[in-house]
Amino acid sequence: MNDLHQPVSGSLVGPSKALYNHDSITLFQTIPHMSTSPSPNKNCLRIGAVSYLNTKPLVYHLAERLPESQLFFDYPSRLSDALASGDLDIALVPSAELLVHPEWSIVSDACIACRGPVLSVKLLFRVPPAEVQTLAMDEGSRTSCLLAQILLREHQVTTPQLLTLPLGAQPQDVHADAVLIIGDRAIRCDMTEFVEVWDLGDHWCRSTELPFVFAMWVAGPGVDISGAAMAFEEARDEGSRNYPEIAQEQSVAMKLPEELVLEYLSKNLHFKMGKREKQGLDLFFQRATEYNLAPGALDSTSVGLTT
Ligand SMILES: C=C(O[C@@H]1C=C(C(=O)O)C=C[C@H]1O)C(=O)O
Repeated sequence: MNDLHQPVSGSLVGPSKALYNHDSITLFQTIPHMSTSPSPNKNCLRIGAVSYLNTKPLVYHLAERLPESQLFFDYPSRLSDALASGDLDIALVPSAELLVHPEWSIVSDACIACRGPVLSVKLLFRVPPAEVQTLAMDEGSRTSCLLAQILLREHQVTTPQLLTLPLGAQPQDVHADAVLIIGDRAIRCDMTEFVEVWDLGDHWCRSTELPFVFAMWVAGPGVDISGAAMAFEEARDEGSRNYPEIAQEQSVAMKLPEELVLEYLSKNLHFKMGKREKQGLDLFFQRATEYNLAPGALDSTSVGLTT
């Protein structure tokens, strides 16, 4: 979190501008580093959200519901690091990070999940899956990195050498047998060169018959979350009632077909953590632990998922 950007009051650059144009919240392009930019108000919650299309319904008018907050947008892995370092109070973090940070608590049932093909998490193969020896993984991801390794393991791939697909790079830029790519650039990526493509949401849901949870709102230790949980749920519910408006706006901003954006938000993605989602998350943690890909043995009870 070294690159400090000055606050952009009441507006955001690029695609998100119209949805977040609200005076009651201070919006940053990226997360400030606490040592150089302390929060101006100690009671002000610093909230980090994912900067992809998948998060638009979750932050729909969130600013109006949390007027004393600052909202930052960044890549999932960077949000997790910022929550860990105390630069954020609450963030929409990759679910896999709960395995590393048992001190964090889930603050809402609003999440990013899927019950089938997700469209924006792709594993691209230059060789047949069983022959993969090198895997380049999206630098913005944590959950899908773990998921890709789990699914490869289940296809008899033994411990590929792990490489990084940098945030600014395209799959074509890296020399690896397989490339994991997530988020907006996965929706648009050119797949012509690859011999096989897996939609990881589809793979997980087919093989387990359970949904998959990619990310959720999580608070750091000691953060007073009173009021925030309800705000996240209300924002999600209102966002879910307004997919057509969000799709119209984002299709223009992102230069993507409106039907594709609408289908992505309303069909591919699910934004509520129900019983089945919790079971899916529990199984994900179990598999990661069983395959020695996770640092500790956690289950959904120990991360506060069981209702
Ligand atoms: C479905 C997605 O969900 C995401 C995937 C994440 C990950 O792999 O760590 C984290 C947050 C979400 O943005 C996506 O980004 O395409």
